[in-house]
Amino acid sequence: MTKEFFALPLIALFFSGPGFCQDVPQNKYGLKVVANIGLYQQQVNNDSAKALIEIQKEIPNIALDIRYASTNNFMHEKMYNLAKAYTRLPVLSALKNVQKELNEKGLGLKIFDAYRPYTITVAFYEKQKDSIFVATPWKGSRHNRGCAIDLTIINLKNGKELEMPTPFDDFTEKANTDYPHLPKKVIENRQLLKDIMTKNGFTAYKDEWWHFDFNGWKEFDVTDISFEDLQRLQTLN
Ligand SMILES: C[C@@H](N)C(=O)N[C@H](C)C(=O)O
Ligand SMILES: [Zn+2]
Repeated sequence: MTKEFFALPLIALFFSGPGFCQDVPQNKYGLKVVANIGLYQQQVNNDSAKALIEIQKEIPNIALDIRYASTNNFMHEKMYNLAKAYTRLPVLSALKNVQKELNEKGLGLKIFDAYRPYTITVAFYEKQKDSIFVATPWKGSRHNRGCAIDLTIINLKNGKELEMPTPFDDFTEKANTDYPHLPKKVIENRQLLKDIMTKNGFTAYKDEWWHFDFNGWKEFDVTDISFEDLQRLQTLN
């Protein structure tokens, strides 16, 4: 076990005492980023909605294909060490409702990405340099706030994805939510995803059929805590 493993509980404890209130520091772009575990833990202690929760622990039948934990992504590089999906507590509740509704139809969700540490967004932008398909380092992504989800729908009988306009992270106009030149069934599938997500508190991102922002995202800071640290905190709590 590493020194960091032993240091983490102490750091978390030190910053999380009652009434302890630290400002969120700004980075070189003037963006407020929660980049230390103590500050994150303090925010969670003050408001449990801020907790980043592992989605599969709470929705066990949700499917995951965490592309950035593999090389099967637009970076062609493994960006995460753990194939996990974390999100904030109210986002998790909304997803539970979506999954319940889909399950009643013999369908379910498959997640490609959820909370994404800010450092990863910066790396994406350095490669892609495109503010439509990738968030900029000066704004950060709603994924960094634990409030965006990239996902699709699967058929529970065979685990297969419903046919959608493009594969995940196809950065072309075909990914637009209103791209019209598609078979009727594909348009219906895209509409089903959009309808069920919007009904449950999300807004569709018009350039990417798979991306949805939780409507309360402004309440949550851009965060840069690694999955490994979230996992360690989980074992402490
Ligand atoms: C990179 C892609 N999956 C994505 O999430 N894009 C949006 C715009 C983002 O980076 O927030
Ligand atoms: Zn996304």
